[in-house]
Amino acid sequence: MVELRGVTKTYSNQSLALDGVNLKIKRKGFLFITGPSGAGKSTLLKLLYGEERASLGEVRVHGIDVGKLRGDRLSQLRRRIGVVFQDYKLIPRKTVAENVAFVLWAQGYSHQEVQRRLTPTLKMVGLAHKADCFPTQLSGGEQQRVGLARAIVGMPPLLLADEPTGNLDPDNALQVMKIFQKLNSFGITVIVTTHDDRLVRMADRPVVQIRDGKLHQVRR
Ligand SMILES: Nc1ncnc2c1ncn2[C@@H]1O[C@H](COP(=O)(O)OP(=O)(O)OP(=O)(O)O)[C@@H](O)[C@H]1O
Repeated sequence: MVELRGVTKTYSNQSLALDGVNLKIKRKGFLFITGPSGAGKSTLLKLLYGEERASLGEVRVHGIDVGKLRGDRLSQLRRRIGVVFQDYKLIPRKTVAENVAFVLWAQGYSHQEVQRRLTPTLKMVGLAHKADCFPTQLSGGEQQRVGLARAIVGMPPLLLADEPTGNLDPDNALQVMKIFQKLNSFGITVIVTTHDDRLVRMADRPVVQIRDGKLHQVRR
């Protein structure tokens, strides 16, 4: 599903974010990526969805060499990857339902198909009753669950979450983690970066740590 081979990423200002990283994640796998601030966690996820390119080495997702994709072919790959961000990135003037449905409209789905997918997705994240609310009317935990719904409504086989519980209190963080585990039990491969040791300890899942751009196995 995901493979990094000898991946080094140096940004244009010479900052070395990843240094010779090798990593393999099987289909239906779950992986936590931990590590101090600035270690290279977000960079690793950005390489997976093609927002950044490796300076050296190869990044493969769904068997495809991401570094070689451009334009439409990169967009096609991205449709098969859901991404959740720490700061939610919701559109303020759109309702919960519109924020989630937006990606499907953009992909040309019919109104009927959008509705068919929207309702179960909102139920899955416990927000069916907030479908017509605007983001400012929601708590942080609810906003993050909208972000999660948006990431999964297209049913991607791979879900990437960059510090998804960073702005949440422990109860909300736990709720979001439970949804990740549920999605994983449905067969979605999940990769989560986090600073939160409690979450990592609670979920008995594999963990790697990035320190100074190098990857270390913590728990298999
Ligand atoms: N666009 C960029 N241009 C230059 N340097 C960058 C860029 N993005 C990240 N870096 C640098 O690359 C290194 C790794 O950054 P990255 O964001 O991947 O770390 P992180 O582990 O996700 O940190 P955090 O936990 O604080 O989000 C840092 O030294 C950072 O300053």
